Amino acid sequence: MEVLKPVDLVGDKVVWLDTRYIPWKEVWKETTDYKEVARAIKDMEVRGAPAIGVAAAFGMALAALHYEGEDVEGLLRRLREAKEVLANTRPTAVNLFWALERVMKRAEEATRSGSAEAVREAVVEEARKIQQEDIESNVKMGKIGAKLIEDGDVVLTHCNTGSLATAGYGTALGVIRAAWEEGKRIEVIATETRPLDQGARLTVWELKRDGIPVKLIADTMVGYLMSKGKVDKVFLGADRILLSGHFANKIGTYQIAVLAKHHGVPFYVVAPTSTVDPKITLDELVIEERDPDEVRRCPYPFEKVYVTVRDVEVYNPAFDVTPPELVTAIITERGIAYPPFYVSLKKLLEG
Ligand SMILES: CSC[C@@H](O)[C@@H](O)C(=O)COP(=O)(O)O
Repeated sequence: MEVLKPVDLVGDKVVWLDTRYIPWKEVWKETTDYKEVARAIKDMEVRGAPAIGVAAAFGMALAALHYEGEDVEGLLRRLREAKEVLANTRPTAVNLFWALERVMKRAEEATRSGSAEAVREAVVEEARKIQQEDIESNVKMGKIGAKLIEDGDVVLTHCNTGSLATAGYGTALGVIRAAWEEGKRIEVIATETRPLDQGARLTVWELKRDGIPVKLIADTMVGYLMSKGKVDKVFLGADRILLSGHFANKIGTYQIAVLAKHHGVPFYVVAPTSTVDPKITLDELVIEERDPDEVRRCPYPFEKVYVTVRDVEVYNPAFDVTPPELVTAIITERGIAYPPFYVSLKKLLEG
């Protein structure tokens, strides 16, 4: 099974796959400038909660590696500037902020050595560690979650949670991949995920490459298929999970959860513990609003084609929030959390 690293640090450059072109072509880009990494996150060339965390960490590595000077204070100032620019890209997925905090903390600790070189090394090492941990937690979640999938299951997934959303194997797609590798004959139903079609473009592309049977549906078809008994389980990802069990994920998740509850379909969330945010409450959760033209037009690279009247007013929230009573369980690399989530998630975070 081929696993892509959608973003990587190669020498003194960040290299990434521009996912906006998938499935039409594989366009790889590179830069030595952390501001360009921030732009790539904002424009969703690199996307998916864990992947933008890794990209942000590598952005910090670029800021350190390309700081010309040997004064530790100057380097720290540059890192703080970079952190600000990288944080100001997308507000909802917590992994981004979690990764930036981690790298900054490590840089501050390394200043004790008094050498800029030691700070640079520490920043690069921490960023690589974040990537490596993400790859490892994908594999662990896959093994843990695959136990919940039975031979013959039809699994519905939403958005993209695979190699193009993480540092490697995938979160929900990692579970699906692991079940398939264990020999379970499963079938996946992928929602197209309007307006940017991450399901139709990215998830279908990844599953086809792996030879895992997949059927694509429009987002409007979920209720009908569930009412006909065509979906056995739902597995999808998360961008931020609160201790209450409320979680933000790609727009459309909430309606799938309501339908799953109504039809008695188990609904599983798969995310690393870095996606759990113990610090904020529901009122503080920021849902990203994106360019209205994303709804009026086709996704990139066909963005010149409008599907509606050009000046129609639109809503374009990129995420929605699903309440805990609709969630069967949350699968993390440290184990499975069952309701009540404020107890089970807390335990996993402490462990
Ligand atoms: C594995 S990340 C969580 C996903 O389910 C999904 O919401 C996501 O990838 C975020 O989408 P994005 O394409 O970055 O807007």
